[in-house]
Amino acid sequence: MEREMERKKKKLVMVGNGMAGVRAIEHLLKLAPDAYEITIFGAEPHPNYNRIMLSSVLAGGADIKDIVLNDWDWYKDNGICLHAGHRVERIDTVRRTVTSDKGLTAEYDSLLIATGSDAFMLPLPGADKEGVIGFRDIKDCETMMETSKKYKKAIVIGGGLLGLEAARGLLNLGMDVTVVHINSYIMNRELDQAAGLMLQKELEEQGMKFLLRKNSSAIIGKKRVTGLAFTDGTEAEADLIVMAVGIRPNVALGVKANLEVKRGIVVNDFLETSEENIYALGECAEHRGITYGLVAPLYEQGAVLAKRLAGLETAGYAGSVTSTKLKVSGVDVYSAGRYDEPEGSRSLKYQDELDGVYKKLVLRDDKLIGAVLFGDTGDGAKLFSIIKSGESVKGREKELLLGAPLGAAGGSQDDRLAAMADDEIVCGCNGVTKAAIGDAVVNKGCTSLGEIKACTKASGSCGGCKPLVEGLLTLYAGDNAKTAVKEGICGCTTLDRDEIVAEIKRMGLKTVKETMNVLGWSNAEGCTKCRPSLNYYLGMLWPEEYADEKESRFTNERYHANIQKDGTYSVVPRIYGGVTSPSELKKIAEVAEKFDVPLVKFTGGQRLDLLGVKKEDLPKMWEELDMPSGHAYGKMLRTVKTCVGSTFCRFGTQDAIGMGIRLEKEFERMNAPAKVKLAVSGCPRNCAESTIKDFGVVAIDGGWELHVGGNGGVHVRATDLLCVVKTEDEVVEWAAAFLQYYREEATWGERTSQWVERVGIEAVKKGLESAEERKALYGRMRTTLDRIPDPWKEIVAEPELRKNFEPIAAAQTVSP
Ligand SMILES: Cc1cc2nc3c(=O)[nH]c(=O)nc-3n(C[C@H](O)[C@H](O)[C@H](O)COP(=O)(O)OP(=O)(O)OC[C@H]3O[C@@H](n4cnc5c(N)ncnc54)[C@H](O)[C@@H]3O)c2cc1C
Ligand SMILES: NC(=O)c1ccc[n+]([C@@H]2O[C@H](COP(=O)([O-])OP(=O)(O)OC[C@H]3O[C@@H](n4cnc5c(N)ncnc54)[C@H](O)[C@@H]3O)[C@@H](O)[C@H]2O)c1
Ligand code: SF4
Ligand code: FES
Repeated sequence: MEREMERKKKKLVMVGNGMAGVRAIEHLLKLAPDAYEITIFGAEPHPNYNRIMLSSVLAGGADIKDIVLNDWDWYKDNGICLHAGHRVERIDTVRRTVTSDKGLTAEYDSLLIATGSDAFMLPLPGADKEGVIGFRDIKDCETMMETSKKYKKAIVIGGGLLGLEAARGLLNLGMDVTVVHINSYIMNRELDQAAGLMLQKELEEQGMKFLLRKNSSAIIGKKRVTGLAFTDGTEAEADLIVMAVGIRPNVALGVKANLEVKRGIVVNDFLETSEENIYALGECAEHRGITYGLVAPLYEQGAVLAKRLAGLETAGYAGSVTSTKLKVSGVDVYSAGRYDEPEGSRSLKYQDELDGVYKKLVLRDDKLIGAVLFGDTGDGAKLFSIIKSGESVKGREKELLLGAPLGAAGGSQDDRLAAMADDEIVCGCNGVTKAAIGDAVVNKGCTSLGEIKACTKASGSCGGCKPLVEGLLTLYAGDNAKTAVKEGICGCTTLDRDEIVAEIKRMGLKTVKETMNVLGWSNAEGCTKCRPSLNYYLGMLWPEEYADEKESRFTNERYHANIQKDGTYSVVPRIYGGVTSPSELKKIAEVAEKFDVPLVKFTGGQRLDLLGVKKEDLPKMWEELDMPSGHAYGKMLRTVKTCVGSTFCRFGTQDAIGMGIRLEKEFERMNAPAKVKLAVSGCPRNCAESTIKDFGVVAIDGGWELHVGGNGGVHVRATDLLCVVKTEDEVVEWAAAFLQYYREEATWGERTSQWVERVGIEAVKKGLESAEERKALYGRMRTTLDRIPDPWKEIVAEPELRKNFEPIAAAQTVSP
């Protein structure tokens, strides 16, 4: 009887054992488990694995064994015959058979071609030399890992998603990596120029080198590659060349079988090719003129095809809008839809070079059609859902650009998750909505990330949505959530901020390198998120012995100046309390004239900003100014803004200027988890805007109100009242205690507004209520401040340090 049943089953053969094809088979098995006798041919000698995660394997974040999606048993358990390591070479459409390179033939009733793509290899002279590879499969990944053990210099040709992920992985493997890109900025297929340049800067901070506008002409070397030549006559050395210049759909079988083939194998909305009973899907298929290179659309195709094969009614596949995210730890980049502002569109942009945030929305006819996010990609899923829905965003454009304000409903991550619409897509790769995750937790009893993944597939592909899925798990499951729903501070570690600080203290760790080693960082070199934060935590915990690691700081903090859009810098001398004198002004004017400073401007914090300064002029200017640094660049005390107070104003009740100058002198040079701004107003009219500052002082009759946790930036937040004190000494003592408490408790990168919002003002008050503890905090603040020198005094006096400001010769190319 069983045999009878088997005989009745139709034969489905699939060529290609990759991500798209196997996902379609999974759907089919759910819809019609007994409809087909399934045979799969796969050219690679592996079961189906997550190709996307090869980037993580290369970067040291996962093992090959961790990325298997369907293990050998899965095929057995589902009655599938898998021929792994068999490349199909021929389709006989008359006999309805396929034959592999190893001579194995299989008959089909229905044939599914899911052969994916190959890496496009530039046809350069010498491209067949040893050490020239693409990045597509496990073998390429293993070759790169092996090569890094023997060789040092790697070139990646192509600064797209794949090239940058390959380059990051090779850096982690200890190689010296240069990305050669043909365009004027990287990721030009996903980003506009502004975001591309910010990304390049960030990756340069991580140690990646770039050669832009370079067209390769030949691979140099005898048997093995030794370099790359360019059409402009220059060359660069290389022991390994990885080509990441795009992909080519694998259509050879289709061509041989006389199917209609253009760039890909042409299919209709039901994934049918030009030949009856032959289907194609995935990267090898061309639908409505488009071939895709990301999994989300391929999975959508799979869902339609599975229904078709199961004989169920289904709407056809209508094409997809895609979104991408770069999987390089420490860099948040998101792009969706039309980033390129097509004709008839308008765009809205926000750029904050200080915090490294850039956002762009592209609109057409009141609809959102594209988005680019850099530095803050939290709204990516929401914007993508809006793009896909095609809904009108009239009147909401700016709110969408800037995100929800802190403090208002929707400010915290939990609030944001709660406010998400049910149909908002949480996992872009697998098209899983918030409602589907809610259903998995509430109705299907999932209590861990793994269970949600098994149930919905969310987080099972690129993993980029993991934090959102974990957040929703906590939201829906509350205390029933099994996982430690905790995020490491970055992709290099699973430890969160508190665990790291506790371990540094407990084990007496003293350097960034030692901390990363001992605490088992997955990436030995760390990234731009963890290195500066560890540098901060170590300095905060061991103020007397820790030597600041300049290389763990961002450019602005390394050069003690703010880098501007055009690559020049700014000079902001410290002017205590915003009070200056004619002689000081004369000196500043003379220096500005002497060095041809193109722009002199008052900052929002009442200081003078000399803008457009060349890097090499910085030490000379500071030498001539002979004034302390205004620290207008780093995560430090910036300014103390003051009003004229009782000295001149008829409403003033206290000396706001004197108080402001005292506070600025007390805390200048203070580093912190994020920038810190203070203000002192002489009466409740609050002309210095004290109630949107990190620490704001407002004079009242007979005393001072002390306000904390304000912010006047993107996420405007009014302060909370901390306390009221009587004397100036008390103001200083409370300010020191509050700021040191923030230094010790907050997460690196967290403004006081976010920290106070997160822990609550009552917890802050409680932490500072004991006079003894306030004194101790003040003591620790002084110990720290007494050891921090003025950076420019040091640089001006030290010839070795001055050398860092000399112009750098364009490196990496040698003339023939
Ligand atoms: C390093 C890397 C990172 C990526 N990261 C992302 C990402 O973050 N997000 C994203 O959405 N996408 C990403 N992608 C792209 C994604 O992996 C692909 O879109 C997806 O794998 C395509 O699925 P597919 O089944 O069409 O092709 P594949 O997964 O390539 O599968 C095709 C399979 O068919 C086999 N095959 C080919 N010809 C034959 C034949 N004649 N006989 C037998 N077998 C054959 C191939 O060997 C291969 O195993 C990444 C790709 C790479 C390489
Ligand atoms: N995070 C992700 O989503 C992710 C990661 C890796 C790969 N992928 C996918 O894998 C596929 C392959 O990625 P890719 O980056 O190779 O393809 P791509 O086409 O996206 O990018 C190739 C880049 O190489 C550049 N280029 C082309 N010719 C060049 C030349 N001669 N010299 C120097 N640069 C040149 C192009 O300007 C382009 O920016 C894509 O479909 C991509 O979407 C996605
Ligand atoms: S805050 Fe009060 S004291 Fe200061 S300038 Fe305004 S009105 Fe005068
Ligand atoms: S967004 Fe890629 S796995 Fe969810």
